[in-house]
Amino acid sequence: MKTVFSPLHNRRTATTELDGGILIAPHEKPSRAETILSRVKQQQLGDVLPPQEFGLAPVLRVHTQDYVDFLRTSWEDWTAEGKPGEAIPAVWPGRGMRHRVPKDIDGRLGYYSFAAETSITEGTWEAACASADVALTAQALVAGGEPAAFALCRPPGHHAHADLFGGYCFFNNAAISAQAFRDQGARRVAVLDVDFHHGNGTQSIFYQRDDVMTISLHGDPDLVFPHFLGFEDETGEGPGEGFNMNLVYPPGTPFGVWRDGLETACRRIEAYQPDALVIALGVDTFEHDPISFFKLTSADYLLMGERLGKLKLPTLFTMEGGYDVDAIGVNVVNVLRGFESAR
Ligand SMILES: NCCCNCCCCCS
Ligand SMILES: [Mg+2]
Ligand SMILES: [Zn+2]
Repeated sequence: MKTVFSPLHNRRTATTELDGGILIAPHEKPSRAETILSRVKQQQLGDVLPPQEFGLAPVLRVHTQDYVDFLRTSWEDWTAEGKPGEAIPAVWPGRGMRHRVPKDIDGRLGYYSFAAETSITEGTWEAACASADVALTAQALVAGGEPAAFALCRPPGHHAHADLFGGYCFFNNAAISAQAFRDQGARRVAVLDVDFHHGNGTQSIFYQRDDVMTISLHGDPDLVFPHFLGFEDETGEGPGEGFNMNLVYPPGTPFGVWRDGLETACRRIEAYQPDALVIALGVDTFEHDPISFFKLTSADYLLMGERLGKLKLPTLFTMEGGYDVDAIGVNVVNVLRGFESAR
């Protein structure tokens, strides 16, 4: 399987993450991508290719122009006001307030985000653009006939809405790729999010559509991020009714239970008969992940990949979460190896 990777992920160098009332070193750090890349090479998974540059057109098929314009100048707008730290949202349009875009950067940071743990810094824009190019390059490989491809994206994307950043995400790489499949002639696309967290951004982007089906398995939002979306009664809206599925699990969930959800998801995908499948691949379902509460082992990722391979669909993997950096390379490549074993 080919991998697409860009060293420009290193432009994403935030040094702060608001957590527990203090600023910690971010969980979403450069060593995540470098460790996965090393494992891909060491395991000889396949060629590693640099991304082509696609520009903003495919990004704007999913994200709004005003959000993209905000992201592009957010760091310079922030520093222009002489702020000493990294750009962190601290005020939001709460219930009963006006949902309009203020002029000031503090107001715009809040308007265009849903969470405060994701600091914007110098280089964030470049890294987010490169991450989208990585996804689109891998998507083009699959659309061009490769049975599968791995987009080693950093920063991740599945929490990003059309005009919201958060959860370490800025551009929704999986959604941008799904839309690219559609724009290139795929009639139906399925996006399956196996990251520990709900793919709230991906769900929201396609929630009223039946041409891109979205499914996510994740920790109970009553207990974990993103807290305010991802419940099982969210099944889609309007034409999209029945084309969103959330499968929610409690603390301590082992693979033996999680795999039943995977089976349900796979059956739903088989019935949907998509022309392409996008897997939002987070491995923060791992038993030792520092911010999650499932109990999957490294060996379980081989079985996860195998089941996904059995779908026999043209498949794009976009890298999402996973924060146990010592194990992330093994776990990610295990999914991809397991996938190939079933093909
Ligand atoms: N105390 C940890 C809070 C983490 N909040 C953001 C989680 C984003 C996961 C991205 S896959
Ligand atoms: Mg998920
Ligand atoms: Zn996650």
